[in-house]
Amino acid sequence: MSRHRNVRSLRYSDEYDGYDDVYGHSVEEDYPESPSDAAFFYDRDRQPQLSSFMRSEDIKEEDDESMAGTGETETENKLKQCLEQVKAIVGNDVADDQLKSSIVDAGYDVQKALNLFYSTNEKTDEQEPKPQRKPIERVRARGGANQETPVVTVVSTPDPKSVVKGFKIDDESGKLKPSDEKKDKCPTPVGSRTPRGTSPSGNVEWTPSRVTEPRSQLRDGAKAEETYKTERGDMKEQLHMVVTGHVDAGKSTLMGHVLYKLGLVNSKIMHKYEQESKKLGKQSFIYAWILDETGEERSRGITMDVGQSKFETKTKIITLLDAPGHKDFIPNMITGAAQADVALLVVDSTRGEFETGFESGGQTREHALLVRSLGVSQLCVVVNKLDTVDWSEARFKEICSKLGTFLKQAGFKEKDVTFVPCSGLSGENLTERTKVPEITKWYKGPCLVEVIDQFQCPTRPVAKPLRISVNDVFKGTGSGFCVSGRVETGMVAVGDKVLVLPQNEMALIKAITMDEMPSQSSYAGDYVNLTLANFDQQNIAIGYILCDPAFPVPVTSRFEARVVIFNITVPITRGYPVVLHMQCLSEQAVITKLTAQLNKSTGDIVKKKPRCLTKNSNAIVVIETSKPICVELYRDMKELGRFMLRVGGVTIAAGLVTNIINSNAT
Ligand SMILES: Nc1nc2c(ncn2[C@@H]2O[C@H](COP(=O)(O)OP(=O)(O)OP(=O)(O)O)[C@@H](O)[C@H]2O)c(=O)[nH]1
Repeated sequence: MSRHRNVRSLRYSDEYDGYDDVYGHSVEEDYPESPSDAAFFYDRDRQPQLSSFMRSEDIKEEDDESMAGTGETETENKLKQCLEQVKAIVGNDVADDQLKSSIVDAGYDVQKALNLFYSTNEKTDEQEPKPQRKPIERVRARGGANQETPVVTVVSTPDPKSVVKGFKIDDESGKLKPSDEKKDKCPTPVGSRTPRGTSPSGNVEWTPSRVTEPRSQLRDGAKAEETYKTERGDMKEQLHMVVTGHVDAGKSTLMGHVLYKLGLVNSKIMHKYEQESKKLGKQSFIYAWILDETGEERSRGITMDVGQSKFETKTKIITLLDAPGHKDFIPNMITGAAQADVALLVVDSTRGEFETGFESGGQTREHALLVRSLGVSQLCVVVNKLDTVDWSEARFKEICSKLGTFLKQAGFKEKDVTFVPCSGLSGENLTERTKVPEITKWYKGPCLVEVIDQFQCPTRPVAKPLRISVNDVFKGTGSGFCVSGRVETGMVAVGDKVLVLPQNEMALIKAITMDEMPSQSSYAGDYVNLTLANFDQQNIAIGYILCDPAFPVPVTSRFEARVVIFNITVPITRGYPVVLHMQCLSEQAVITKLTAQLNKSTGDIVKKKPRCLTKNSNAIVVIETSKPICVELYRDMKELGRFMLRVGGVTIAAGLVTNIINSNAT
């Protein structure tokens, strides 16, 4: 294959399946600002009282135990009874004496004693164990999360031949291949900091001699599929679902309430949250606290990091990723979306609020574009907070129509988008179909959990070579350090040696955990924590790829791509600085060449070497990143062949890698 592809003869319909012709159109013009009459604006203070949404039996306290016949005094009995009730809520970790004094001071009133206890114990949430969160002491190894301000740099393009030792660029395919002199060998670990010949303290011994025969080299795709079927064949399908939407759309409340209704949060915890949220004057956030676990998230009333949990539907196990809605935390949202197979887009139907999220700069549009650009094609739009508009059918239809048009233009197929009316706070239409007459008179469709159950599980590319995109690096609880990430393709097992690119060093997989449970292997589609051995933690960063040493991922700092430009205000010219997001990677980059402008429908070239690219156009461009990165051709491996470009916190384009350019080529 020649390095410079003839764009004229490209058959885009073959290469870009799933990409809508008009992907990325903006419909800003079609939907001017909504009526912003102040009277219609959503006001959090005007929300219904939480108590009206919570049935007394929902949050029940433990039954009294009879103390008759014990021979103790009445006061002692009272104290004992109260103590038991208080302990049932605060747990057994707190000393009895401390609780007893609160009970006595509160005049033996359990409720007051709890309030008193919580007010005198300013224990922050961070100090408490967090049941669902990922491991401790995270280390953001590379500032991927906040590289939103592009810096214009003169890009020096290192030669991948020298960057990746032990490999050479294949002139035919443009891909990295093990170099001839090491044909019979797997590349040995070459990084200067990689300890060699030393045995890690873990249970698997790794010696340089074993490196020459990596297990993964012996693994063939068909076998991987076979083991996958044997191991997972009887299990429910697993789906990762990201919950997105404008800030305060009610994402955490909605999903927290779903978890509660599914019986995954016990009533003691709910009682504790009720007390604590009341204390902070944030009682309406009680369900959101199930997913917003940190003290700062709770006191500010916003999600900052991706909250994780799990639940089961009739046919699926869902890993829930609750993304932050605030635009300051978009990089965290991208991290969540990069792991997702499917997405919920939550919109607030309150008058004025939907419009704020949907207009330019609102996160409804941004999130929809981001999830689509990251490869998510199935979406459920949750038309939330319908209680604030008296379950109005007209409002539901208005939102469906506006969003439907936009989503189609953003690249979602109509058949892959479902709209569900809900109220996350009241719990209507979440886990069972609503019986509220105001809704049933116009809506007879499925409830939210039913829609989630109907999502199609994407085919897992288990037979392809291993690729794991690293999205976090952190110290584990034992020896070694951990990385977390998604297995994009292939499979990995404990004892495998993997090549870490673009660092180009080998590492040993010492342990695998999934959902905090140890596992011997994991497959495409899994989100895993890996303990690495014989590798220096300094040499790995967010956005790096762990791959099969026999089939390394291409590394380059220059590639050609087909891009769709969104609703930009400043036209793109040569030398335009951007931030490139690819899975969890974010890297500064420059658009160095405008190769051709394309017809949006046919993909034909309408102009060669255009001087600039304006909004809603399609084009072939060359992009140079400031450092070498791992990329794949979209047609080979969609997972690592798509990216988005952002400037100043706004997504300006999405693209597909069409040619990986050898930096010496032009
Ligand atoms: N009336 C009403 N209020 C709701 C509903 N769902 C959520 N809220 C309120 O909306 C506010 C924001 O809810 P959250 O769940 O924190 O919203 P979020 O989308 O998770 O917020 P971020 O993650 O920070 O973007 C809270 O005060 C909730 O009580 C609903 O269905 N009806």
